[in-house]
Order: sequence, then structure tokens, then C-alpha cells
Amino acid sequence: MSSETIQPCNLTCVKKMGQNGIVQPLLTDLYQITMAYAYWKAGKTSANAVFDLFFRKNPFHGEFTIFAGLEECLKFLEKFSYSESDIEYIKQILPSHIEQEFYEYLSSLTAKDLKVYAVEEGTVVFPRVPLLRVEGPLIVAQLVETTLLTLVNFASLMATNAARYRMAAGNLKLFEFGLRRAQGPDGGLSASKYSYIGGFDGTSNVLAGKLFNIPVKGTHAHSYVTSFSDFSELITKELHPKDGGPSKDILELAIGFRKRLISIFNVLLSEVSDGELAAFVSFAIAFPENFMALVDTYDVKKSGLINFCATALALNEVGYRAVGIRLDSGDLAYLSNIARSYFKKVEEEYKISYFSSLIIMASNDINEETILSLNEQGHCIDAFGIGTHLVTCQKQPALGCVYKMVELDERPRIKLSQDVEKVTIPGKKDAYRLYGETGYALIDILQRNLEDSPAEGKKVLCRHPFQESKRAFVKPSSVKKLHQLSFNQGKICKPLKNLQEVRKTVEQSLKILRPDIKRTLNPTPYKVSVSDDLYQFLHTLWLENAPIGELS
Ligand SMILES: Nc1ncnc2c1ncn2[C@@H]1O[C@H](COP(=O)(O)OP(=O)(O)OP(=O)(O)O)[C@@H](O)[C@H]1O
Ligand SMILES: O=P(O)(O)OC[C@H]1O[C@H](OP(=O)(O)OP(=O)(O)O)[C@H](O)[C@@H]1O
Ligand SMILES: O=C(O)c1cccnc1
Ligand SMILES: [Mg+2]
Repeated sequence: MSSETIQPCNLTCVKKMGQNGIVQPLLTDLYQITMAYAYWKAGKTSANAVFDLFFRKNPFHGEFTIFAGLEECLKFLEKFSYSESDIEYIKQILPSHIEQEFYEYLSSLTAKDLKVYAVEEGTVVFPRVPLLRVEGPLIVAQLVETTLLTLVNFASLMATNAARYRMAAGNLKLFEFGLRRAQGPDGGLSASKYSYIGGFDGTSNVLAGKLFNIPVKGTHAHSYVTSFSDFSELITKELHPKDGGPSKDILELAIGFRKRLISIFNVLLSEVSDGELAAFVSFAIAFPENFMALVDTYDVKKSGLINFCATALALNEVGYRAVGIRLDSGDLAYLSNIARSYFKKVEEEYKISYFSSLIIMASNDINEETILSLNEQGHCIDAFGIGTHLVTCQKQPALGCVYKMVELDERPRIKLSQDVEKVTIPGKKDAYRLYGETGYALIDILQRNLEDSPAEGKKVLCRHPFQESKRAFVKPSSVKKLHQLSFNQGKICKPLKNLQEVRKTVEQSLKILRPDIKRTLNPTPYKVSVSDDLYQFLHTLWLENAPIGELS
């Protein structure tokens, strides 16, 4: 299919194809197209290349990364083709001397001759292990570089960030509330999607819910509370009992309950906001099954909690259960403990069995450290609503995935650097994960493509790629090949998993990591090694390619 049918921001199209509408062949850097022309002029149309897409350092001072974005990459390749208007535009931006035959060549290009070997989406991955190995015609493999990188980098960063929040929050609910603060509309959508696969339970982003089938959740804003000043503004005060019968005046009921609550909690009537109670009653009438109130507009202890409990008790009178509260300022540990103690007291006073377990949600500039600190302090929060820090990945705003040529026409290629970490590992490689008896992953090993795979129960020499003295024999209890052929002959050749399945993969994949590798403070690095054969190959090639200097 040509990209003509996929107009930018055509969201019907996103829904139908599960593909972001702005992902198309021109979503790339100009230099890919100028290189394509120069390759074409140089007669390299039949050259065959192998590229590795990998990163060099885990994000967030951590020692693991979650690989995400694969589905988008494969869908992009499946429809990779320049439309007539793409070609017209490229003609406008390239110099006028470019030969017409090149444009004809570009018009006919598809990704049908590419093969992509990929790690399963949602898997925990480590530096230097190729996430994708792209094999095929040099020009096409080069042309897709930027798009593949932009699809993998943010997705993986976001999924990793979310997975870290999930680990910090344990079994508590996590909701992504970041659209308003995200890096633009596409950043917002991607953040909602990949935070869900990283372990969030839902999003406030309605379009993300519609497009990706993610649960959507929400409460209300301070403006809803401040829009009410007193009881006279309430036009609707009545609600029919859940089980039928004549309607009851919820405001009157709530005012009655509030009188008693004021004396139980030792608060003055003048301290409790009437506008806030009017707002709560109005919201409860609108959503009797889903009443969740933001209680920090005026004063949590003296007003918000009293008004919430009064409204929840009124709802209870007509057979509805309130859901809970949201705290959005102040000391969240302290206020959540206070809120829980209020709920327990009300439960005792009114003998309402569910009251002590009403949900307490916390929001306000929360990040991974805040959650860990709250855990240490002790709190009664059941759910977090998290925006800015999550979706902007404030702690580290980019993952450094790169795309490097490792082989051309069956001859290995190496990129040298003064910085050893930046030297590429040449040649077509396979990656294996070796597991120990406990089920935890011991080490990843990269091997030359022609080597036999490591076998269960058989010793394998694992070497540090650059430090000669660092090596170990590893006897794996089980071995997993990390790459699978995922794109071949122009088609996605491995069934795609839905978002829920990828989310499950993330959860399972993190279980195979030892806790010390996952901890937040000074985690132990997980080792990525090379086989002895690959070690020799890499270092021989390195010496061959490094010029010998002369001193005079
Ligand atoms: N118990 C706690 N331990 C650690 N951090 C907390 C705790 N309670 C709240 N925080 C965090 O502290 C920060 C408080 O933010 P800020 O200084 O803006 O206060 P605020 O409560 O929002 O004030 P205001 O009422 O003026 O809006 C937020 O990032 C919040 O997540
Ligand atoms: O704090 P975040 O993690 O980004 O979570 C989302 C925030 O967005 C909402 O209000 P907003 O920040 O727009 O206004 P507020 O600061 O006055 O609450 C909400 O009340 C949270 O505070
Ligand atoms: O539903 C909410 O409570 C919400 C949504 C977005 C941002 N802050 C809060
Ligand atoms: Mg805020």
C-alpha cells in the first residue's frame, strides 16, 4: 500500500491499521535520501547490508530496559513505499541535477527484500544486544534507519519508565494522567500506549483508550469544585434509590450527615465549604456509581474529607457506594493516613462495611522516588495518578538507540572509536540468554551467526567484548534465542501480540531478572558477553582496521 492513503494525523487510519498515521517513509532525516542517491550513483543498488539497532546504556541509572515499538516498526516496513506526492516533494528538496531514473528507482522501492530479526516486544534487554537486525538491500536498509530509531527509542524509554514506576508501586493501581504535559500530541499518545505496556492500569487519555483499547479512567478537576459557591446553585438535588422507589434529596441528606461528622471530627461548621459540598453532591448525582471526589481544594481535613464523607453517606442511603477520593497537594503520606482514619471512624459510627476501604488516589508531581519515599514513610494510598514525570521521562528524556552497519556483501564492518564503548561489534550475530537453575537469567551472549547455539548443561565461555581478562564459563540450565525472524518477503511473519499480551510479556520478562539488577540504588549490572569466536573476530578486525601510527 502506498503512503498516499496514510495522511498525517488521519486517526481513523490509526484505528483501522493500529498504526500511527504520521509514520511514513518521509518521516526520516534528509541524509538518508541523499545517501540513497549517492549509493545509487555509486552502483550499490545490489549491495547487501546487515544493520544492528541497539543501545549502549540503560536509562534512568538502571540496569535494564524494556524493548518496545516493534509492532510499529514492522507495520511501517510492510507499507514502506514512496507515494507520487512524496517523490514530487523529494524532487523539490534535492538539487536539480539529480537524475530522473533515481526517482523512478525510488518510486519502485519497497521493503520486500528486507529481513528483520527482532527481540520479542516487551522483553527486558541490555546494552549492545541488537534489538533488531535488519538484512537486505543496502539502500532500503539505510533508508529506514531514522524511522525505526524514532519508533523504538521513545517507546522503549517510556515502557521502561513505566515498568520502574510499576516496580516501585507494587500492586497499587497506576494511572497515566500526562497528556497535558506530554511532548505534543504524538508524544502524549505514545506515552499512554507504552506506559500501559510497562504496567500502568489505565490512562486519562480518551483517544489512547479508543485507539489502543486501554482502560480510560478519571476523576474531576479543582475547577469543578470552585465552580460552585453555595447550595442555591444546585438545580438537581434528588436521586432515585438504586433499587427503585421515590427519589430522595441528596443535598438534604448530606447536610444532615455533615452536621454529625463535624462534631465527630471536631471541626467548625464555618470551616467547611458549602460550595465544595454542593460540587460533590452534584457530581454524585451525575455519577452515583462512580463518585470519586477531589478533596484538597480548600482544606483536606477540615473541609474536603468531611464533605466527601457526608456525600458518600447520602449516596449510601439510596443504595450507592462511593468510590473514593483524590489528594492532589500537601503531604500525601500524612493526608492519606488521615483520610483512612476518617473512613474507619465513619465505618464504625455508621456500620457501613465498605467505608474503610474506599479508594485513596494521590497525584501531584509524583515520580519514582516519591513513590519509594512514600513506601518508606507508610501511607494508605491505593492508586497514583501520574503525569509530567512519567510522560516526559523527566529523569532521562532519551534512550540512545543507534543503527550501525555490521556487514556489507558478507564482509564484516566495524566502526572504530577512541571511546571503546562505541566500537561496534562486527558481523551478523545471534544473541542468546543463558538461564541458571533458579530460573533467573545469568548472562546474554552474542555469537557469530555461523556458530552453533549454546546448549543446556554444556559449558560455554562468555567473554567481555573488550576486556581480555574478564571471562567466565557458564553452564546454562536453559537457553533462549533472543531473535526471531519477524519480517520477510514484505510481510510481518510473526503473529503480532495485542497490547495486553505485550504488557504480560513485560511482567513475565522482569521476573527472570535478579532483584539486585532491578533495584533503584546502585543496581548490579547484568552482563552481556561475546563468544570466544566473536571475541577473536572482533579484535582481529579491530587491529586490521586501526592504522598503525608513527612517532618521529
Ligand atoms: N509524604 C511525601 N513524601 C515525599 N514527597 C511528597 C510527600 N507528599 C507529597 N510529596 C511530593 O512533594 C511535592 C509537593 O509539591 P509542592 O511543593 O508543589 O506542594 P503542594 O502540596 O502541591 O503545594 P500547594 O498546596 O501549594 O499546591 C510533590 O512533588 C509531591 O508529589
Ligand atoms: O502532577 P502530574 O504528575 O503532572 O499529574 C497530573 C496533574 O494534572 C492535574 O492538575 P494540574 O497539574 O493541571 O493542576 P494542579 O497542579 O493545579 O493540580 C492533576 O491534578 C495533577 O496534579
Ligand atoms: O482524571 C483525573 O483526575 C486527571 C486527569 C488528568 C490530569 N489530572 C487528573
Ligand atoms: Mg499539578
